[in-house]
Amino acid sequence: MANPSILILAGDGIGPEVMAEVKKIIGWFGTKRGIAFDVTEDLVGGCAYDAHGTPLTDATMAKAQEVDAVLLGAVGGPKYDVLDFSVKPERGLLRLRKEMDLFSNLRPAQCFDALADFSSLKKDVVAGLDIVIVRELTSGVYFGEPRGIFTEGNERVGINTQRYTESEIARVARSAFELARRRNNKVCSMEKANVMESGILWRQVVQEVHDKEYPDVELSHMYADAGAMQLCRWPKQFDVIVTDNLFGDLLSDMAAMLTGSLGMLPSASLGQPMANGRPKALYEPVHGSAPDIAGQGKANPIACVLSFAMALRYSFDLGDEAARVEKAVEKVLADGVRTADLMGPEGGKPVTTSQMGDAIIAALDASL
Ligand SMILES: NC(=O)c1ccc[n+]([C@@H]2O[C@H](COP(=O)([O-])OP(=O)(O)OC[C@H]3O[C@@H](n4cnc5c(N)ncnc54)[C@H](O)[C@@H]3O)[C@@H](O)[C@H]2O)c1
Ligand SMILES: CC(C)[C@H](C(=O)O)[C@@H](O)C(=O)O
Ligand SMILES: [Mg+2]
Repeated sequence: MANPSILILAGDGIGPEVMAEVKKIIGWFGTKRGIAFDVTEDLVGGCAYDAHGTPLTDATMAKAQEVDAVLLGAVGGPKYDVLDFSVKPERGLLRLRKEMDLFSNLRPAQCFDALADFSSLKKDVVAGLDIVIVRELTSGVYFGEPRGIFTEGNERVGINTQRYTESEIARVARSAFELARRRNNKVCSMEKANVMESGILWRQVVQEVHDKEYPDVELSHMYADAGAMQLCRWPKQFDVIVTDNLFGDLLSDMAAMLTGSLGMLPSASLGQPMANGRPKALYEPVHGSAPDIAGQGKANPIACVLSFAMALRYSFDLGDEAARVEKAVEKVLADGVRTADLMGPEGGKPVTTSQMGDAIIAALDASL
């Protein structure tokens, strides 16, 4: 039987730097666990634009549709800010999400014990934190029409449209309820039903799906602004949060800081089941290309490594191996290994991206 297939799209900025550490771990699984993957690599984002004049070629898109999982680093950077919106690096990522129909984006925010002191919140607020934001990823204001910059009278107007259909809301709600059943049976849905019709529909549909199909799950609703406040005030009141594309983007960066750093938050973007029964999937850290630290060996690879752990769990049915990677990360943090983002100014000498990857490999070795 063929090995499971992975397409690596490392992208721009720190993307290739953090992905290099994941490649080491993929290699480790081949040599130490006898679990081999067929890995191919390609371009996305600014590097694809530089090579091909587009942030994602049709050929790369086709490959992404065929593999068992896509691993993505990050896209974008100031060099590309001047580009027309149609070819910006971020459009390559949005095309992947849309055409692979990856409607359910799981963004777990887990505070490792060793980092509870480091979080920007008080220790008792974050210690033991383990929540998941389920972000709708293929619709909403990111994709609604009309969009664009138009001229009205003698001035320009920028337009984006928040649009959700009932079925788009229902399917992401189902994925949140299913996840909740595997966790603590609790979902909080966040929107702005007080000021947006799309928010009113969101609340109604989430409630209907709940009442008809998941009455056993505890469901609450919150306005997203109040939700942001509650996420900082007492995040442990939540378990699964389901929300739309834009609110999910904002809330997940915020949740990252509860765990200590944006460099800690992984994600899995999941779609419909493929022929093998596993969901179509793309895995990527929540952070971006971090132009301010790119090329300096400072990036924290843990978000990317934990995204690969999510791939092991959701795409390859290797939950025990995923837990092995997560425990290895836990161990290196407990041992005090820190990249610069996990240290204050007085913190001592941080390790480099590559040293953090090596420490994780050593912890994996120790787990055998
Ligand atoms: N999924 C993606 O590819 C993705 C996600 C977010 C932003 N972006 C793009 O990235 C570019 C830069 O955006 P930004 O600066 O607003 O967000 P960013 O996430 O790249 O960086 C925000 C801050 O967090 C730090 N940071 C991020 N990841 C880190 C890591 N792994 N280790 C240590 N520090 C880390 C950065 O140094 C920076 O100070 C933009 O072009 C943006 O569109 C891409
Ligand atoms: C790069 C950008 C398209 C992306 C988003 O806004 O979805 C990023 O911020 C993210 O969180 O994945
Ligand atoms: Mg974001």
